[in-house]
Parts: sequence; structure tokens; C-alpha cells
Amino acid sequence: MEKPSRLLLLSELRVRNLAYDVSLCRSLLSWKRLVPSPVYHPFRPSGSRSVPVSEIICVREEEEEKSSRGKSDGSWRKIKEGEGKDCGQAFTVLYVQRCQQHRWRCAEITFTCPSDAVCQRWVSSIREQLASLASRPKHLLVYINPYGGKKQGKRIYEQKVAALFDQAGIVTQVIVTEHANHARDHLRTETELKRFDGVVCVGGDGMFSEIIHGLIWRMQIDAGVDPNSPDESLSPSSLRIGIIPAGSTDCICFATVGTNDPVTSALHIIVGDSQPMDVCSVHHNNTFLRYSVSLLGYGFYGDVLTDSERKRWMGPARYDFSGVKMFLSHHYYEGAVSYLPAKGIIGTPRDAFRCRSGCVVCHHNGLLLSEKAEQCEMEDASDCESDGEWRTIRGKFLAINAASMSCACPRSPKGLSPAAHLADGTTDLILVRKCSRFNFLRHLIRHTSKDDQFDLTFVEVHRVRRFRFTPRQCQSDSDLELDRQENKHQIFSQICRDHPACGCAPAYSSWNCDGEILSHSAIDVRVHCQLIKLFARGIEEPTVFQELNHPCAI
Ligand SMILES: Nc1ncnc2c1ncn2[C@@H]1O[C@H](COP(=O)(O)OP(=O)(O)OP(=O)(O)O)[C@@H](O)[C@H]1O
Repeated sequence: MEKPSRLLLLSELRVRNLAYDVSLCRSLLSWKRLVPSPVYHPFRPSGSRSVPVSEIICVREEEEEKSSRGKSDGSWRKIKEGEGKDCGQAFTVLYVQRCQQHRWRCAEITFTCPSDAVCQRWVSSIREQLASLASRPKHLLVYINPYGGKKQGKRIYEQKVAALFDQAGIVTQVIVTEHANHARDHLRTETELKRFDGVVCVGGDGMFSEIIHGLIWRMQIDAGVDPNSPDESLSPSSLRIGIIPAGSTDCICFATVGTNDPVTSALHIIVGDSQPMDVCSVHHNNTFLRYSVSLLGYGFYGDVLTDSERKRWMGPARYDFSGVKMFLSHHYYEGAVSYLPAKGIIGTPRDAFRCRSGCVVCHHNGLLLSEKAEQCEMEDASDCESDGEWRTIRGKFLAINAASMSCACPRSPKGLSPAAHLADGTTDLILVRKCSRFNFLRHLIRHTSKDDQFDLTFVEVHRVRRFRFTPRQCQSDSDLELDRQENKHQIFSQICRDHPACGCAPAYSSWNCDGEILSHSAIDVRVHCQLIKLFARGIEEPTVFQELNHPCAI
């Protein structure tokens, strides 16, 4: 078998009239100055550099005139006799360059060749290597929400993304949505999905949610799976999803790429990145309600969303306003939370370890689950959940949150559950019991500080595969009898249940499901491990940046 580092080409080429040794392996393009300049020049290329072939966007042939003379660095220099005479054709390589805060840019370097034949050999060799990268998309279906965020979706796509896709040779079918749920319904019914390698969503989290609802639903119908059954294992999507951030909330993009930048997202799509992602299905009484990938929040976060939806006229300030209002209201809700703990996995919600690019926790737990699923298929399907026992917690809660990812965003860099994983088949169930306003404030403030937000007596967190919530008002008589025995001293709870308008607390909150309000409070949630894939690679550690940008590191 051919070694990945086998040298394919080695030539002496010129970059801005300086001689370089340029080499191409299967995985790396490198260039190195033949005689390093003793004097540092800010505009001259540095000594040596390598670019992974997987991060080359494309290679382009240049006109002789342009390459040998046009690409001046702007500095005055004496032209030596005979310089440039040996320059035939030139070619330009466009590649990914990492910038600060996880942003990627498209950089380029032009190599001038001694002859046309050498140039042709280089161009065709690089193109051959690029063509062998099977993970790169060639046909994409693009949905643009022209009304998301600041209504810039169309402009962002046309000015920042379309040209990059074009250069990378990606053929697109672009649909500008005409109404809410246009993309979802189109994916569900009309589209010949086999023609595409992926779907691109230009918009915010609401638009992304539309796309996954259309795609997941379609996959189930095609595979003959009943989406209304909470017990069915869902069929994974073969199409990856790319997010070009153009909304007012772009949390999913931030959590999977590390930044909300359209060019960075476009480059992740072009290089064919793949980031698996868990999806929670939410059911009520055996009826499908919604899918969730980030946050399911009852109590505080549900109330903030419900209140802020009534104040859309306030713009983004409505979230702060409703947040303060709901904090002061200090409503708590009674009910029972039952959950199936995630057993046999590595990682806990209190780890210091974070889900990052190439996460070992996601890889390990994902493998574990797929092996278990295979075993289940061979044995009796009813045994599949017997690896864990359901546990039930009853009480009064200020907030019940299920975080399937850290939910970090520019406002809350740590997120609701900093150690949650994108693709480990679990969700972090966070229960905040009734406590004083002061204590609740301490918990909320810890989301933005270094302190552990779970290290408080009234907060508990469990990593789970499945959970159910039943508001006290919907509990069965036997459950209520259990409650009564557990809370003998709480004589007013019965009065509040029968008279929810007595002023102690409203009877129900709503579930905030990735920014949408659910129509039911009693829900059954199940995590589907790695159900979808995104054109992303997770957040890269700073070391990756340093190594790849360091001229001599590779
Ligand atoms: N053409 C359209 N007209 C009106 N609404 C649309 C259209 N296309 C998509 N939508 C809906 O707009 C909603 C918001 O879109 P998006 O997430 O892109 O922007 P956003 O500004 O982040 O929104 P929000 O903050 O309200 O979630 C989505 O739920 C989507 O269903």
C-alpha cells in the first residue's frame, strides 16, 4: 500500500521571484526557501510552509503576465538582468488559513514554473489529489432565509459564499424561502435528495431547526420508520448539513465551528468536514412534537422564551428584559422527572474535559452505542434499555434543563453544561430545585464565571439517555399519593394544585425546545446518538491552530 507521505512531485519554483523547493505528497503541499533571506521583510513570504492537501480549496492556472509581474508585494526593488526570463506558466493554490478565534480565511500563493509542462504537471497532480478526497461535496442544496437575523441572508450568501463554492467546483441548487417551513416541507416531500451530497442552511437556529425537521422526517419515511413512536430507533441522515450563519441566534454554528462567520462555515463545507451530532426526539402521549439538538428548558428558560416572544417588537433586547422579569417572578413548578442514566460511558457533566474537534468521548461512546444497537438487533429488542434503571425525582423546580451540547454562545462562553458532548448519545439533565432568589442568582452568575454552576446543594445534574417529565397536575393518583407521603409537611401544595391561580406559582411552564415553545408540558425525550452530520469538525484546540500555522511545524 502507498504510504501517505510518498513524494509525488518536487520542483524548484518561484514565489514572487524567490526560489523555493516545492513538494507535493498525498497529504501535504510544502514550500521552502532555497536561500533564506538574512534580512526580515514583512511582505516577503517566510522560509517554509506546509498546507494539508485536505485544506486546499482549489488550484488555478495563471496568465504568464500576471504571475511573473503582476503579483508585486508593493516594495521597490531592482530588477536583475534576466530575472523572470525562465518563467513560463504559473499556478495559484487557494488554501485554508487559520485566523484568530477559530476563523478561517482563504489564502493564496502563486508559484511560477520554469515551463508550461512543469506547470501543467503541478496543476493536474494537485487536482488529482483533490479529486481523490471523497468527503468533499460536489452538489449542494442551499436554502436561504431572506428574513433571518438582519435580513442579510441573501447578501451574505451571494457576496461571501457563492464565489467560494464556485471556485471549489461545487454545483448548487439555491432556494430562497418564501415562507416559514418552506425548507422543511420542501425537504419532506418534493426533493430528489439522492442528487445532493449535502444541504446548506443560510439563516439562524430557527432555520437550522427547519432543515433538520425536514431531513430527519424524510429519512424516517424513506426508511419506513414511524416518527410518532418514541420507542423507534431513528434512521440516520446520509446528507450532511452546512450552516452559513445569518440569523440573530446562531448557537449551533458557534458550538460546532467555534465562530459565527460565513466564510469560515463555507470553507468547512468545501473541505468536506464531518461532525456527527445527537438529536433528541420529543414526544407527548406517543405523538411526535419536535426534535432538539441543543436545549430543552422548562421553568425559567421556558418562561423567558414565552415572555420574550410577546415582546418581539423590542428586538434582541427582549431576551434581557424577559430574563430579568422571569428572575424576579421566581416561579417554580412541581412535577416528576424520570430518567434513564447513561451507563458504561466515559465522561461526566462535571468533567474539566471539553468536547472538541476529534472528541474521544464522542468517538468512544458512539462506538459503544452502535455495538449495543447491533447486539439488540440480534437479541430481543425489548431488552435494549435494560442496561439502566429508570429513576424518578419529584419536587419543585425553578428550572429543568436538558443540554445536548454545552450551549455555549458568545454571550455565555461556558454554556449551560460546559462538559456536554455533541455526539456521545447523551443529554445533561440539570435540575434546579426551588431555592431563594439569591441562590438562583448565584447559580445563574456561575454560567459566566469560572465557578462550577453545579456545585450548589439545590442543583443536580445527570447524564441521561432518555427522560420524561410529568407536571404535578398531570400525575396519576398513585404518583400523587407517593408525593404526599414524601412531602407530608407541605400542606399548601394540594391547594396550589387545585387552585393554580392562587398566586403561589402558575400551574404550568412551557418547554423551550431550541428556541421554540412546545405545546405540551408532559414530554418523553429520547437521545438518538449521532443521528445527523454537519459540515463542521467541532471546535479546534488552540494547539491545532499553532501547529498548522507554524511555518515549520508539519
Ligand atoms: N421566507 C420566510 N419568511 C418568513 N419566515 C421564514 C422564511 N424562511 C424561514 N422562515 C422562518 O424564520 C424563522 C427564523 O429564522 P432564522 O432562524 O433564520 O432567523 P433568526 O433571526 O435567528 O430567528 P430567531 O432568532 O427568531 O430564531 C425560522 O423559524 C424559519 O422557519
